[in-house]
Amino acid sequence: MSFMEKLKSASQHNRSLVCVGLDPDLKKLPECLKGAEHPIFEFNKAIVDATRDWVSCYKPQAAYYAGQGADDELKMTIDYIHEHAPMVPVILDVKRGDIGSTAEMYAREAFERYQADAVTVNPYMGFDTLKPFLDHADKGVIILCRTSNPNSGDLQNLMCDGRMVYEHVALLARDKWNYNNNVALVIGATYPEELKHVRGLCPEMPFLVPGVGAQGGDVEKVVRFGCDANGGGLAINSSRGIIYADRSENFGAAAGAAARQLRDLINSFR
Ligand SMILES: O=c1ccn([C@@H]2O[C@H](COP(=O)(O)O)[C@@H](O)[C@H]2O)c(=O)[nH]1
Repeated sequence: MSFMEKLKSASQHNRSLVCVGLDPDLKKLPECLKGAEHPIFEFNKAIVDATRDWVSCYKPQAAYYAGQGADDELKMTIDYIHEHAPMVPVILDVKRGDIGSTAEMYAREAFERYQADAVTVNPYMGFDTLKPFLDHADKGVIILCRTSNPNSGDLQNLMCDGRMVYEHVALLARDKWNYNNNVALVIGATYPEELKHVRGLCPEMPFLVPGVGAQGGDVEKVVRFGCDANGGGLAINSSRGIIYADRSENFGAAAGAAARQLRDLINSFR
C-alpha cells in the first residue's frame, strides 16, 4: 500500500486526524526507564502500544535520535510500528534537501534503511533536490511550505513575482512536483490564515500540521480552515503534548488518553 493509501485508511479506520510525534528526550523520560538498555525504544514502544487505536500516523523527529546517538532506536521504533501497528504509516521528520546525488542517499536512508512511509523535505534548493524522493511513487514526500516556528515568515512570506514564497511552494507542489500523486505540505497550526489560503490553492493535497499542543496552535481553526471537502486531508501533529502527558510510570496510559482526547476534540469540529 502506498503512503497516501495507508494514511487515508488509518485515518478512516481510527476516525482520526492525529499524528503522534515521537520526539523522546532522554532527560525527560520517566525514572522507571532510566536503567533500560534501550530507554528511548522502550518509551516509544509504550507510547505506540497506548496510542495506535487513536492515530492516523506517527512522526519520529530524526534529530532526537541523531542528537542522542540513538539511530538504532529509531530503526527499532519504526520496525516496531510496522509490526505492531501495521496499518499506521510512519513519517520520518528529517527535512532533507541537498544536491541530487546526495539527495539520492538521503532517500535511501529514509526509505530503505529506515523503511519510513514518508519523509519531510526542504524545497529551498529546488526540484532536482526533491526528485530523488518524488520518484519513489509509493512513498510520501512532505514539503515544507509555511512552517510553525516564530520566524518562518522571514523567508516564507517574502513577496516574489506577486506572491509570497510559501504560495509559490504550494503552487509548485500542486502543478509540477506532484507527478506521482505522493506530495503533501507542511503548514504550521500557528498560522491558520495561511493554512486556509493554502487549502484554497491545493484543495485535495494532504497537509501535515505541526504546532498544536506545546506550540499553542488553535485546534478548532486548524480543522475548520484546513480540512479538505471530505472533512479529512490533515495529519495534525502533537509531540510533547502527547508523549509527556504524564512523566510518571503511568506515561503510556496518559499518552493514550491524550491522543484520544485530541482525536475527539478534532472530530468535534469536523
Ligand atoms: O513547521 C514545523 C515543522 C516541523 N515541526 C516538528 O513537529 C514537531 C512539533 O513538536 P511539538 O512538541 O508538538 O511542538 C517537532 O518534531 C518539530 O520538529 C514543527 O514543529 N513545525
